[in-house]
Amino acid sequence: MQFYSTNNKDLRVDLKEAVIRSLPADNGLYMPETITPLPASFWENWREMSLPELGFHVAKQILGDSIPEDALRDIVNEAINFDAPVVKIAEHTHVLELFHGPTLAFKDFGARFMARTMAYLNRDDDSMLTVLVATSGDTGGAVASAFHNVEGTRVIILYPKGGVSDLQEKQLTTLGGNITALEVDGSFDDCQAMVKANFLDRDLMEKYNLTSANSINISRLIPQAFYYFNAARQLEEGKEPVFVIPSGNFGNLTAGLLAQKLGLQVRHWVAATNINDTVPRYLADGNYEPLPSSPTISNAMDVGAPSNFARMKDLFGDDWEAMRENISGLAFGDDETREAIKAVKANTGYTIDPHGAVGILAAEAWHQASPEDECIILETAHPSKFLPTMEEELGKGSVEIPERLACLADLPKEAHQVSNDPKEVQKFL
Ligand SMILES: N[C@@H](CCOP(=O)(O)O)C(=O)O
Repeated sequence: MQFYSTNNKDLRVDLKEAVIRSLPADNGLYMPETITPLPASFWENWREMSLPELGFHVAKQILGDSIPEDALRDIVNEAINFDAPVVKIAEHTHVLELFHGPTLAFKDFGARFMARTMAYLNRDDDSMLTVLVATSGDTGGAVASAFHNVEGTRVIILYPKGGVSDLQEKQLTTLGGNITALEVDGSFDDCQAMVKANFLDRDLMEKYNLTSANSINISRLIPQAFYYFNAARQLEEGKEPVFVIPSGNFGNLTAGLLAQKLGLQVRHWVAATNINDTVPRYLADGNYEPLPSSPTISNAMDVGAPSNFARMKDLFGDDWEAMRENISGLAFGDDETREAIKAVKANTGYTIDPHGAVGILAAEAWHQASPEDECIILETAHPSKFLPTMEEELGKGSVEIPERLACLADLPKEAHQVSNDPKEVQKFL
């Protein structure tokens, strides 16, 4: 399989270049040159497959022969060693729980698959790989966990000062070893711009063997496609889901679109954002005007310039009408989100985190016009990652903290304070 740049379809690179170099020099994003629907033999028994088996077929269909079957099977089996159940919380309303991995967020799918794919692609190369990653909350922890103590790699995580929850911060700043955290005096968009600026300096990229673990890297998106298949098959046969996706950088929604291109039947996509609503505004009027991000209680979605928008545009041939026929965008503020956390608990008994609560609001809005549709809301992270907000709304002790997160609470944070100048990163390379 070859990959092209969204800025130049004539530029073609192989999987190793696309994954290890992450970004084309023209500042586009890599996309697979073809995405062919899965064959009839897959659909005959996809409902009975284990999640890793399903993942293997999806990854194979996207990657072709870029990774031999045995190696690809091992990557998927080792990476996806946790479940993604769908929980029905009300009539026509389901929650896809993506927080059963080691860091309690959907990012574990992408980060664990990526770490193993990179190790495979780099197996004959003994130069140190430097992973740069910007996070607004969950990516950093997942990447730190996936690459911690992996020989031949070091990770530099940039996060906005005061822009992630306390426990998310502990996930990034307590592992030590090959993981370095930079606490940036700026927003997530600054962190993302700092990472990109260093990537676009090709000398630097080659000298330090830089790679990205954000969803600009195509290898992050492939395993995120797995759980759309896994969720859809948990509905009654013949029902096509409306996927409601709490969105920040739009990697999750883009992975869903890849799943659809592979033949998954989806009725509609709903992109749910907090007040950082660049994509809902674009869907409303066709003008793409990123604004500086504002802090919210659903901090992982505090993104002003979503990096995967370039891929979304590419998938719809830069046709705004076509995109809005398939994707609706809805944005909600913190007050409504807080009310939704309480209402979901009171009406269904389910504890939903602030990101999932934004999704619930969007699903409710969707149901106003189409009450019979089966909405599947992606619950992107475990509520305990946002403890203060959850306890403000549901009361102290209302959320159980899984041991793998609770054990970080008293560990000392180790982070370097830096300004939002991209050159700051170079001090740590
Ligand atoms: N929501 C993210 C921001 C980074 O997005 P990514 O999907 O491109 O890694 C986070 O939690 O850090």
